Amino acid sequence: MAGNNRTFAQSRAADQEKLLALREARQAWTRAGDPVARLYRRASTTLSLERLLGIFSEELAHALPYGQMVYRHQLGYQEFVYTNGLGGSHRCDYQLTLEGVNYGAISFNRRLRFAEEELEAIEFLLSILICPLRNACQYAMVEQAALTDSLTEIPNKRALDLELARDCSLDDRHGDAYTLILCDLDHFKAVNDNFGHVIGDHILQATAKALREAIRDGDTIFRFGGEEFAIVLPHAETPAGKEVADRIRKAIHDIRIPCGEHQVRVTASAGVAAHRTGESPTQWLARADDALYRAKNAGRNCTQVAHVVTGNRQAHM
Ligand SMILES: Nc1nc2c(ncn2[C@@H]2O[C@H](COP(=O)(O)OP(=O)(O)OP(=O)(O)O)[C@@H](O)[C@H]2O)c(=O)[nH]1
Repeated sequence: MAGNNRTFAQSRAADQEKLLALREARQAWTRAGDPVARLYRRASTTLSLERLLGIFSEELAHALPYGQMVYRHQLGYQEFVYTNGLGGSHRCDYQLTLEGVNYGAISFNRRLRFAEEELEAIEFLLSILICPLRNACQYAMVEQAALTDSLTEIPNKRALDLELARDCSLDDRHGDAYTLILCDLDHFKAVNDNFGHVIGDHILQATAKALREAIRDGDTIFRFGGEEFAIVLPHAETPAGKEVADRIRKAIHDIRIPCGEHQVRVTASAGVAAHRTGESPTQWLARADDALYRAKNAGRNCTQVAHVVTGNRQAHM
């Protein structure tokens, strides 16, 4: 019995020693001033690629002077680019791979040559970065897939919801102007019925491409529903929105999809609504949808602008 008690007491003491060692290690780790421990610790706190690269550039700057860091990686259909600082004539480049998978290219520039030991330091810190970088790239890909329509490879309805919420709050806080266009292909059911779903799919893909080419940098397109697309224009009021909607409809009308002896063509109707301060995403979307509905009722292949309710009167804005 006494022997058993001793064993128990000994094992408790051993456990406590381990806990103490762990606590000391944790305190040392948290306090650690060296860039390696700090990079390990900070890199494990984020899955954001941008934040991770920001942390890496800060920690690298503690270790050695450099002018500019540039990271590039093709994430799905989008190229992710991170740049900070100013360049110089001396550069070192690294292709980042882990277990045979490419996770992008990173380069460092500065005015002075990099010394051999500095290159070794960069490579060592990159070897710490690579696992968190892989995780962040994979997270970005999953996030992109969740927000992308697989047929047209443009942002989907969920992405539109996020965009509208952001735009409403930016308008409400800073008075930024945003205009929403809803654009719906006309009689698309008949296209599917007459030419088949494969041709229907080609038209949807060609429409996404035509929209992409018809908009400016900064505008965003979304596949909102089956044959319905949404376009968000920052810094634009109703007249500009109407002009873009008409340009988009023309671009869609110019699409030709060969099918046997036929060239399949479609038209589109559009509804335009500029965001009104204080309006929720649902209200904004509803006004654009109402304008689209009126465009369909007006015979299709045309654009209508949204109503704004002012007191007892309705105005078109
Ligand atoms: N090929 C194809 N068709 C789709 C897809 N998503 C939705 N559709 C079709 O789009 C058609 C939409 O039909 P409706 O809602 O009746 O609208 P519409 O025929 O365009 O008529 P209006 O909008 O009133 O001009 C349906 O036949 C859907 O099956 C898709 O991903 N691929």
